[in-house]
Amino acid sequence: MANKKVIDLKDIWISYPESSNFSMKNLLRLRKDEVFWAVKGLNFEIYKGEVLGIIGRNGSGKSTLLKLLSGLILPDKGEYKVYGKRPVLLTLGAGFDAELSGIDNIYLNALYLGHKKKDVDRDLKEIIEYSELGDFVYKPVRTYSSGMKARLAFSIAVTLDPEVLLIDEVLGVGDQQFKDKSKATIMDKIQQKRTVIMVTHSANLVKDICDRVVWIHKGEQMEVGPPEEVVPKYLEFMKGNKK
Ligand SMILES: Nc1ncnc2c1ncn2[C@@H]1O[C@H](COP(=O)(O)OP(=O)(O)OP(=O)(O)O)[C@@H](O)[C@H]1O
Repeated sequence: MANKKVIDLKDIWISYPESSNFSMKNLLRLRKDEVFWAVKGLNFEIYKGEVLGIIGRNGSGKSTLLKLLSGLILPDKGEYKVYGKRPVLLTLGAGFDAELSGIDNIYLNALYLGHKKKDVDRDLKEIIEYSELGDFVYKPVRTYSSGMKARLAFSIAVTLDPEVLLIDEVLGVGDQQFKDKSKATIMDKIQQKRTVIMVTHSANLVKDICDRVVWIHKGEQMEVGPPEEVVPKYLEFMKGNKK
């Protein structure tokens, strides 16, 4: 691919402290290994304008990888480079302050994402309209349902138009009508040749919209390549690996 590289991962390893992983299976394993490695040696690049899918069974390390890509965590080992602006996780809303109103949180999140106040002033109406929160935007975020919070986070991220979009099963945000709208918006971004990195369990979605796929299993990189090569191998593997 002749395109510009926007992200580079070289031999990335990510662990969680043993005390924070309470499952019995992991505790038994941790006694031997001391730390739990959620991501073990990922190596791939992401290019401008491509749609990259990340697939893998539950617990394979996909969300951990997204946390790294969005700058929430650092790798324990390896080299992670972003060329240009930091990627933005669409459904995050991690920076919401529950006591502040939706509007105040729009400013808070947008500034955190590196936008200027005057840009938010300009886009505020659009963000509010997109979120469909109505008068709730004046109320504290603690009064919102989880779907409403997700809608607000999605609206902020999508309206402010980041260079690299990170999507964590986003098509599950809100009710059916909002799901359809968010899907249409993402398809629009894809048409505009934005870089999109998408975690999903849907092999069909990957086949339909991704240019390349990274398949992770138990933190390890199994395959990277075009969906027509990787997805059949993944599905075949899953048939024999139901656990
Ligand atoms: N905060 C944490 N502390 C300890 N272990 C964690 C933490 N978050 C995730 N893990 C463990 O790391 C591994 C990878 O988890 P991760 O959430 O990245 O997987 P995933 O592929 O996104 O799973 P899913 O498809 O179920 O969302 C799992 O074994 C999980 O139990």
